[in-house]
Amino acid sequence: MKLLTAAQIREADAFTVQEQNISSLDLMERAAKAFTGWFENKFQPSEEAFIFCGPGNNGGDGLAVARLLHERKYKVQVFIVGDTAKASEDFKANMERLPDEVQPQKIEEEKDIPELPLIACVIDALFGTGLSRPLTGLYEELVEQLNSSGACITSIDMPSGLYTDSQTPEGSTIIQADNTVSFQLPKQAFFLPQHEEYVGEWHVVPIGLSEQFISGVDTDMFFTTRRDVQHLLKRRRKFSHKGNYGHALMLCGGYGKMGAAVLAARACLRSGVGLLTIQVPSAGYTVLQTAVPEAMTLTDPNRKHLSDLPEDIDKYDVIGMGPGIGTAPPTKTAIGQLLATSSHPLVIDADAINIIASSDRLKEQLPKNKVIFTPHPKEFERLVGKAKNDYERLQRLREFCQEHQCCVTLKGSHTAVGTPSGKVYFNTTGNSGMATGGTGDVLTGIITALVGQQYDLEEACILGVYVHGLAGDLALRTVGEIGMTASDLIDHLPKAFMCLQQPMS
Ligand SMILES: NC(=O)C1=CN([C@@H]2O[C@H](COP(=O)(O)OP(=O)(O)OC[C@H]3O[C@@H](n4cnc5c(N)ncnc54)[C@H](OP(=O)(O)O)[C@@H]3O)[C@@H](O)[C@H]2O)[C@@H](O)CC1
Ligand SMILES: Nc1ncnc2c1ncn2[C@@H]1O[C@H](COP(=O)(O)OP(=O)(O)O)[C@@H](O)[C@H]1O
Ligand SMILES: [K+]
Repeated sequence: MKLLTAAQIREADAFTVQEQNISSLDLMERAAKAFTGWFENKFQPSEEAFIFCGPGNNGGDGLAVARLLHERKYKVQVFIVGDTAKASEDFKANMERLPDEVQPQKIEEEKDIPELPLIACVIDALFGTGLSRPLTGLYEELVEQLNSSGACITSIDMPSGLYTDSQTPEGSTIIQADNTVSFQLPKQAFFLPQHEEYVGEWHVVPIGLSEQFISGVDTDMFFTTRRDVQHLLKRRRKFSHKGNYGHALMLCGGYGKMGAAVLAARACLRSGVGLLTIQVPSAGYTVLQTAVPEAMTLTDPNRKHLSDLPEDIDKYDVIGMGPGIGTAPPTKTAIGQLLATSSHPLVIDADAINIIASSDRLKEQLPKNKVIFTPHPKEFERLVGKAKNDYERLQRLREFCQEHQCCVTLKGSHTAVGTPSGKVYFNTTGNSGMATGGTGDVLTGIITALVGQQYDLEEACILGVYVHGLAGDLALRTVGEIGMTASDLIDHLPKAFMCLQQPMS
């Protein structure tokens, strides 16, 4: 699904109004109804709502929500900040529509800011996608007071003060919402870790924006939904055999880190690969043969670390490498040799990334349209340098993928998949139970298996990252967040693939 910029959202609103022959006030009413529906599911009428409205259409939403909540027997108090003489037409119309029982109070100076009860329910309708500069003056003061009030804050469309699709200037004051209820589509800002404390949990409510507009609009930012990945899944043919699903080679493991090889290998086998050969330092032979009997095990001449490549390397369909391998000089040499000679698709993780990051020569040798990198943010920083903020990091992601014609899964809560054409796909599955050692090794195994089965690099990343997070979400139901381990993800992979095979209701 596409992510739109603030400007594109404005165009989508205007297009929808034309296409559906409705007024912008009707669209605002839809938005307010959608928000109210979400709110009713979350909060009881016994909880008094304090609604803070700015001068634009976001404030207009707030006024309409106040009326709808009042009709549904919620107690509401409405506060208006800003010059209402200059307010939008739809804001004014919604002021008119307010019932007599709901009389808004104006906040014109600091002393007008109300003192909230200890447990208050705040609706933030100050600014949405129309924010054009950082908050100052009374707005800033109000937001600071709301943030420190301990109230449960729900933002309409955007946390006020946060830019929708670009870096908010440093030091700006921004609402720290517990929940953000966004219209039709999530906003780009929601996917960036630096915004966690402002956005809180985000939710999307439909408001019937034009499908035609959204499908035609040009964007290079996407978020992945089940609908997007489900159709990617390849069917297994009745008369197929193991030779049809790829033979993967994995170069993983090291002394004290043989578990990384076990996890990657088991995840690879649970992701549909036909055959798996894994090469480990010789100390790992018994471990691998015992823990992963389905895999064929080759041993490196070195006992403790990778130092050599298998002789018949050409026979494999994909090579996954990195988990647990360390950065010893012979390992660096072996990785260099692989990059220089291999014509395989390569899935490069962990220390294999660190090795390449440390050498400009190796970076130059990267074969085009053959490589997937799966870094966590620190590994990514080693590869491309330090970024000032998340937007700069995303820009580096796109540039790196374009320059090297490769894919990168920049891992995190919403893993961002960068592609050779400069597109970015944010993942939407997964949970913080996955923030535990070894889960990245599992992802390497999954993506290696998918590339082995002839998914193209971009598809393998998008699908692999999605199914990895889905396995985490399924594990959450049985083991919870705290007790979750990387092995739990592997155990839930079959169920995750089965979920994707089921038609959507
Ligand atoms: N369009 C539609 O049909 C629909 C829109 N919808 C809703 O509208 C929201 C977008 O509304 P919007 O475009 O009116 O922008 P909004 O976020 O209210 O702020 C703009 C106002 O604030 C002002 N302003 C900006 N920055 C400022 C600052 N730092 N400090 C002070 N003032 C500042 C700016 O005036 P300026 O001073 O810049 O001229 C302007 O007055 C969207 O998020 C959704 O909630 C839904 O109802 C669905 C239908
Ligand atoms: N808070 C989170 N929410 C969702 N996914 C997460 C979260 N934290 C970590 N993950 C996922 O877990 C994996 C961790 O990978 P990585 O840091 O490489 O771990 P390791 O090196 O221990 O295997 C990544 O796929 C990441 O997206
Ligand atoms: K808001």
